[in-house]
Amino acid sequence: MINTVYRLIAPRQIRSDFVDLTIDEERVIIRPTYLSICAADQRYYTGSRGRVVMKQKLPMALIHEGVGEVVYDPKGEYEVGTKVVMVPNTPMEKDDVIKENYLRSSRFRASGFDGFMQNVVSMRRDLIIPFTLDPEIAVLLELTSVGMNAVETFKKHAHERRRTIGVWGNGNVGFVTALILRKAFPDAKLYVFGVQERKNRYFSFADETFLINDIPEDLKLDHAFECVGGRGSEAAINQIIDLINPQGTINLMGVSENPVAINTRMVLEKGLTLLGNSRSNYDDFKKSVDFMEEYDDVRDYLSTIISEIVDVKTTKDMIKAFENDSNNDFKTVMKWDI
Ligand SMILES: NC(=O)C1=CN([C@@H]2O[C@H](COP(=O)(O)OP(=O)(O)OC[C@H]3O[C@@H](n4cnc5c(N)ncnc54)[C@H](OP(=O)(O)O)[C@@H]3O)[C@@H](O)[C@H]2O)C=CC1
Ligand SMILES: O=C(CO)[C@H](O)[C@H](O)COP(=O)(O)O
Ligand SMILES: [Zn+2]
Repeated sequence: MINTVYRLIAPRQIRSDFVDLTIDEERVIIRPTYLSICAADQRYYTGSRGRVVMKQKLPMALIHEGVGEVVYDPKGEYEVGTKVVMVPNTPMEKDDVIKENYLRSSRFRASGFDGFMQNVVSMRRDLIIPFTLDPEIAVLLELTSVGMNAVETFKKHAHERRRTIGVWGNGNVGFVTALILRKAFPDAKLYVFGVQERKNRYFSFADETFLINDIPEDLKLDHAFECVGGRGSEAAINQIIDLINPQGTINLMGVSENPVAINTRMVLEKGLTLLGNSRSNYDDFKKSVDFMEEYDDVRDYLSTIISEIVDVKTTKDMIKAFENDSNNDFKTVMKWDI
């Protein structure tokens, strides 16, 4: 069977390629229904990854955040029409100690191989999870799973005093991470730090929000999450180092193109722990499905960060979604009508 894959071939250029679809007993064929754009996709789309990386990775279909419906299961385990979320991290080996999303051998959709911008996607059966949620919200499962991965790591590694937790970055990653923290630590004081008051207002579930240039002098934190990335990372991490209490953990989540200069002298003096957090695995997705299915208010809050839904029928619509995304405060979702 022939499939159509919509690949980025150069910055802002998408081409439809016809490719053979892999069908075997261990795969299920999924028709994507909703896809959302991540900052990582935008970096490829605009070419900001730099010439060498772009040369190595393109042509490649973008998008690693997606839900869809089963169109064909050779084993008949899933009924046609079953709604599923697709896990983009693709492990190639088993390891009893190291989590799949950190194994160097794992492959990741829309980073190492084609993402979900396809007519149908041939998914390994161990990388799909059925859900009963509204797919318009469920499309945020990958983003949620990334927050879940980070919060689970935090629970394992951070010391037990968790009275005040700060989240730097009032965008998508900051939002889901803060929301998960709110439910996991209802008694903690949860503070969010951003640049624009307009975006801070979305975080109504936090105890307080602050602008980074207007923080009370006596404010201190037990632990913090950095959800900024890019050029803002450096200022955010150093501000956290200044405000955090001794032996706190700094949970790094933002992706930066360039090395970040941080105040290691104070990391040493305060005995801080810096924890790296990237991507997520099947278990994080499963926990995210349960999290969204359990809490009505979580679904309501998540719906507020969908800035725009673009109906996508042509490659022109795909371009429109990516272009609009750069002006949207939060998520741009593509209703995949191809
Ligand atoms: N670790 C992982 O697995 C994942 C990492 N990421 C990465 O996380 C980062 C954030 O992604 P996303 O939330 O989608 O991006 P957003 O742009 O939505 O969020 C970043 C936010 O940080 C704010 N900001 C900028 N500078 C500072 C600062 N010094 N202190 C506090 N806040 C600041 C920005 O404000 P303003 O808009 O006003 O500039 C913006 O609201 C990206 O680098 C992305 O690639 C994304 C997904 C998964
Ligand atoms: O968004 C992400 C996960 O949700 C990661 O940031 C993304 O995987 C980074 O990929 P790349 O190395 O290709 O920028
Ligand atoms: Zn992402």
